[in-house]
Amino acid sequence: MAGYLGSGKTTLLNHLLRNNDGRRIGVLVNDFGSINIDAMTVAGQVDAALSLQNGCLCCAVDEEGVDPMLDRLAYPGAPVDAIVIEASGIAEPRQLVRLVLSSENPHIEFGGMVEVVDAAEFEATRNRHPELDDHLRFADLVVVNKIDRVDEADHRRVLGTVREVADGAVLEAEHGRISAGILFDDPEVRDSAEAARQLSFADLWHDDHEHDEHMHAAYQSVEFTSDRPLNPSAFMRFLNERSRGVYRIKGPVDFGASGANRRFVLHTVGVYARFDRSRWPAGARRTELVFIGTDLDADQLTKQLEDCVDSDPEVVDERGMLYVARHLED
Ligand SMILES: Nc1nc2c(ncn2[C@@H]2O[C@H](COP(=O)(O)OP(=O)(O)OP(=O)(O)O)[C@@H](O)[C@H]2O)c(=O)[nH]1
Repeated sequence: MAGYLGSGKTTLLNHLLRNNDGRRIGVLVNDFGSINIDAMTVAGQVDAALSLQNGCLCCAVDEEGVDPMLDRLAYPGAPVDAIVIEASGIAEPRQLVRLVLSSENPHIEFGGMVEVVDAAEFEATRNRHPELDDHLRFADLVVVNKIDRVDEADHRRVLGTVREVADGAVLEAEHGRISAGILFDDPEVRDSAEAARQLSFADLWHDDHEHDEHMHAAYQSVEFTSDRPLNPSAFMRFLNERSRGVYRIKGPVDFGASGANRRFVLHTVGVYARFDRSRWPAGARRTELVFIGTDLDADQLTKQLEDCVDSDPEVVDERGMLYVARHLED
C-alpha cells in the first residue's frame, strides 16, 4: 500500500485490521514515524507482537528488509492469512512490488498494489508530484479517500481524473472504509481456540471510530463456471483485454486437450497474471473463476467468457498454450 503523506494509509490499515472478518492480517511498515497502529504494538517489537498470536505483527523495516520479514511472517501454519506492507509517503511503489514478486518464499502470493489518494489534496499533490500519475497507473487498486472533504463538483472531477489516469480498479472511501473482501481471500475456517484468540485481538483493539458495515465501499464479485473446456487463445485474448475494474481473478481453468487435460489455476491481480499447473481432483474438472472488482458488468463478463468456450476442444491449440506458458509458475 502506498500513497502520499497524510492520504490515509494508516487509517485504511487500521480499518482493515478492525474489520478483518476473521482474516489474520500481518503488517509491515517501513516508516514507523507515521504509523500508530496501536499502543499494544510498540514500534519495532516484532517479537512482542508475535507473542500475541492474534494477527497483528508490526515491525519496522526498510525496503531491503522486506524479504526476511516476509519469511518471518509467511510459513506453513503461520499466524497470518495476509500481509499488508505500508510504504512511507516517499517510497517507490514499483520497487516494493518488485521485492514482493521476487520473494522466493513459496507461501507468498502477490495480492496487489493499493494506492491511497486524498481527494481533497489530489490536485495540489499532483502538481507538486507529477509522478503521482505513474503511481496511479501502476496501482492495481486506487482508493480515493477523504471523499467527505470534497463537495460534489470536486468529487466528480477528482474521480473522473483518477479513473482516466489509473489502469486498475478505483474505489472511493471515507476514513479508509473499504471492504477487506476486495483485497483478501476469504478467511480459512479455524478451530474455536484460534477464533477465540482472534476475538481477544479485537478486544485489545482501541477502536475510536464507530464501526459501520454500511460505510464500507462496495466491490462486486462475479462467478463463471463451465463444464466445457475454454480455448487458450480466446481466453488469453480475454485476459489481455479484461475490464480495468477487474481487480482479481482466481480459480481453475480447463483448457481441454490443449492443456494436456491439466488443471490451470489462474491468479491475477491488476495486470499481473499467473497460472499454477496441477492435476484435476476426480470428478471436479471444470472451469470455475471468480472475478472481484469495481464497476463490473456481470452480463458482459459472462458473455465474453462464454465466447471463450472451445468449439473443438480435441484440437490442440499450441499457439494459445504458448501464451499461457508465459504466465506459468516455474
Ligand atoms: N476527513 C477525513 N479525514 C481523514 C480521512 N482519512 C484519514 N483522515 C485523517 O487524515 C489524517 C492522515 O491520515 P493517515 O491515515 O495518518 O494518513 P497516512 O497516509 O498514513 O499518513 P503518512 O503516514 O503521514 O503518510 C489523519 O488525521 C486521519 O484521521 C477521511 O476519509 N476523511
